[in-house]
Amino acid sequence: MSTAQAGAGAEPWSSGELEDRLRALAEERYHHRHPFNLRMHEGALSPEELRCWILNRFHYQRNIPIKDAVILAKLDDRELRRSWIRRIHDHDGRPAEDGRPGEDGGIERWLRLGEAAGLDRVLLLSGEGVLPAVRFAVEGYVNFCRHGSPLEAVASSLTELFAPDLMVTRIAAWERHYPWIEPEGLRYFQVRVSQGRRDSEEALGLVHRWARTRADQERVLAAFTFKCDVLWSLLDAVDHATAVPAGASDAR
Ligand SMILES: O=C(O)c1cc(C(=O)O)c2c(n1)C(=O)C(=O)c1cc(C(=O)O)[nH]c1-2
Repeated sequence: MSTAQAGAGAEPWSSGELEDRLRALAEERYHHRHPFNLRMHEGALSPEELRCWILNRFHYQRNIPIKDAVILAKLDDRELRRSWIRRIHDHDGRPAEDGRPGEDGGIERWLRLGEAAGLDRVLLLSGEGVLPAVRFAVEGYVNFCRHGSPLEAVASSLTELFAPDLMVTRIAAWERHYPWIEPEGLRYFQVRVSQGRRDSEEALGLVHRWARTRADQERVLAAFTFKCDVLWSLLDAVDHATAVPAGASDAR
């Protein structure tokens, strides 16, 4: 029996209870606890490991606006589409229009992050070096949103409730431990902290509005768990690819 079926017929949780459950799941499964992130924060990563993470995370970043376009196409409400479309502009940037200058988006800022760490943008854009498991994880996320209900697709973005605090930790750790990365590279995270707070609050509001039954709420938790697994798998792949084979001297 699926978790959604298990919840059928039961009383819905209050908003507060649902949020407590999301928080408890995040405590257990969000990628802030992944060993690779823990090593990143301790300053234990080599330049090669950090570059591998930046390159593979770029594959995630460039697929986020595609995923948001898939969600946009599912929203049958004009007001909602007007709001959700902002996410695509935040990542892709805005073109110059009617005398207003254009704006760079998150994808451009991530390319600059790569450059600040010594990675050529041509390499990042080529997709070369993206690990197979990272491709599967990212494709899994986009397809989850493509085939799921609007509620499930929006709920899977709720991991962003926990991303801003993680980014604040990341910024401090990089300034302290990885001074070889030019500070301009941190701009992606600095901008994303407030965008992530705003986007996740919007998504949470929609989830509370749409998840009326216990079965819906169980679907929200399942979508959130799935997304935690996407982020965790990405880091597993990077961790595995950069691991020093047992017995080798530490050449990192
Ligand atoms: O660096 C991170 O730890 C992190 C996590 C997440 C997340 O939890 O989903 C996102 C981001 N960053 C991010 O930069 C981003 O643009 C983003 C969009 C989404 C989403 O699901 O729509 N998550 C995230």
